[in-house]
Amino acid sequence: MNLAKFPRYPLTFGRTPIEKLDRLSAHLGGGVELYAKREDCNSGLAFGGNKLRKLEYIVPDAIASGADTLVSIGGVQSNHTRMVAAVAAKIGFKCRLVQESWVPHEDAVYDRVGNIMLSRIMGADVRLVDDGFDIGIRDSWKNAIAEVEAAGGKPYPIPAGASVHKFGGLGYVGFAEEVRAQEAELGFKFDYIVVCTVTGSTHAGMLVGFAADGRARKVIGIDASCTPQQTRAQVLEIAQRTAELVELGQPIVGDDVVLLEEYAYPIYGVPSEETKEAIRLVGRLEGMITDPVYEGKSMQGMIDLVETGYFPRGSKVLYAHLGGAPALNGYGYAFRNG
Ligand SMILES: Cc1ncc(COP(=O)(O)O)c(CNC2(C(=O)O)CC2)c1O
Repeated sequence: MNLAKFPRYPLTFGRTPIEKLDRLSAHLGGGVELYAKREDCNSGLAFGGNKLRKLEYIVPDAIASGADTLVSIGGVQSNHTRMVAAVAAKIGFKCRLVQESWVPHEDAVYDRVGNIMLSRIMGADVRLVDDGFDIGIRDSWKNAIAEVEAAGGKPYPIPAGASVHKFGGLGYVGFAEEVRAQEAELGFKFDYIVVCTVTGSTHAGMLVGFAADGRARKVIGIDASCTPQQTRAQVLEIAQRTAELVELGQPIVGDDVVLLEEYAYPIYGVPSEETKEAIRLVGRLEGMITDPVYEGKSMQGMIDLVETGYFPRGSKVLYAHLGGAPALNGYGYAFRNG
């Protein structure tokens, strides 16, 4: 596997720490050892998160293209678009963001706080569009690219979550290589890696990276899109393309995509009572903050998998914490009673 041939523009502090979740592990009976890899603490760029690891392999292409404006898309409380805004600020690009109406919300301030507020503060040209959730390529995004060009700008398109971008999977191939180096220092290997999956290139990159040592199917994706068929297909497509790029040397097949659908309910972006309970539990036991859209659902999934015996006794499980906390500011009503 050859990731080193791709240029990487540093946007993160380097290796992210792996911490043992002793109190959560004990609370769940102690039969499974839970750890967290803190991608949520990976950078000084606007509270960080998983998209920065992906953008490190996309920024060199953006700069080489001669573009001057990053154009991307997400929901109103998208973490991805907030990170694109931060990267644009850092590399001296303009930024045009399409924020679609992906989530029915209870909070009157939902479109004025958290991620969208940060993107505005960082100078992005933020446009609200009344189209619903879909992880695919959107007309609103294509229109924004055309409008930037018509106004004399040179757009660089970054799709939702930077996932179906040609280099979208590379960052998380690097994640797997980083985990292997940390395992060598820890003196053991993780039996499972738990990850939240929506647009798919985080999961896809990990799947390719861990396929190198036979662990592709140990990457347990917790779907948070609530459109699992579309997400599953997108993960497979990205993984197969990424495997080619890095010369993995073995095929990626459909069964390599382990995507659990049971925790995404009721719909994308809306936390269930069980999701809110998982957020409270890990907050109160570990002081670790997870969000109601993404990590709260993957945390709910991991807790349920421990409680239902999915992981054999003695398993070591690595939870990938991918960020997302700023969006909590748009969910104050959900936690009005704590
Ligand atoms: C905190 C957090 N955790 C997991 C994910 C899922 O990652 P993928 O999209 O690579 O599957 C996101 C994505 N967020 C999107 C966004 O617009 O913010 C791309 C959907 C995330 O932000």
